[in-house]
Amino acid sequence: MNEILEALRGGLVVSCQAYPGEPMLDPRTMTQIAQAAVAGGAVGIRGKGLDDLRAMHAAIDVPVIGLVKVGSEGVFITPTLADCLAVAETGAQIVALDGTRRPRPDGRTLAETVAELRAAFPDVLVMADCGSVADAQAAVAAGVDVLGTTLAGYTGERPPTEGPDWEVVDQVVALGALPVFVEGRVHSPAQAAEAMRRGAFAVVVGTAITHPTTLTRWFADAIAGA
Ligand SMILES: CC(=O)N[C@H](C=O)[C@@H](O)[C@H](O)[C@H](O)COP(=O)(O)O
Repeated sequence: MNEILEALRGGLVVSCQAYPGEPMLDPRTMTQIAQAAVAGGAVGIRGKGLDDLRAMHAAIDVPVIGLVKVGSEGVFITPTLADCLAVAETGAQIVALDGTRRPRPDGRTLAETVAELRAAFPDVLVMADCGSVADAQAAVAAGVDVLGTTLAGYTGERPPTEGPDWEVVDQVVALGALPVFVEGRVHSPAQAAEAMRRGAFAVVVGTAITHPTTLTRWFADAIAGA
């Protein structure tokens, strides 16, 4: 198997992302968070935005899964071929893109996007962020390298679950087609371990490790409701 994937097998990938208007939206800050995650045992980092990805690539030795977000509705994770090429240009070893069956804003199919990205960056791996098993099946046919459950609960196809969408996890793992990265609302070490037991190749955790505003709100709400 590809050496980048081997480095991620059975491990924890930490997603380090801040959003517009947030105090931590700064490449240096996100890179430091990523370095702290690696020190704690992360075998890979998932990052967003070209500036963050360039800074992470320069400072971090583990594989980086890169993406850009364009808006927050519809197809917004690395939506176009141009976005994919820009992410690959930063040195990210894996490009994460929208892996749903929805029409893409540049009119290309997922298969065309993957093929053109590969033609330009033969060594880059492609992670399809899927919202359902039907998305995952289509993404396999489109030639991606990795399936993510990232968008389960975010595309309207399925209701958002409280924690990970285990039904989608089980269905995508059962395809037996490609490595499955379980991502999306993994909020505890127990859930991360459960993902591995259910056949994940790797687990991606974001909010529960790297988004202090949400973590603080969890505690503040619990105290307010006590
Ligand atoms: C749906 C969407 O936009 N997901 C994004 C994808 O990169 C991020 O906002 C998430 O933080 C990431 O997927 C990790 O998930 P969680 O933060 O739930 O551990």
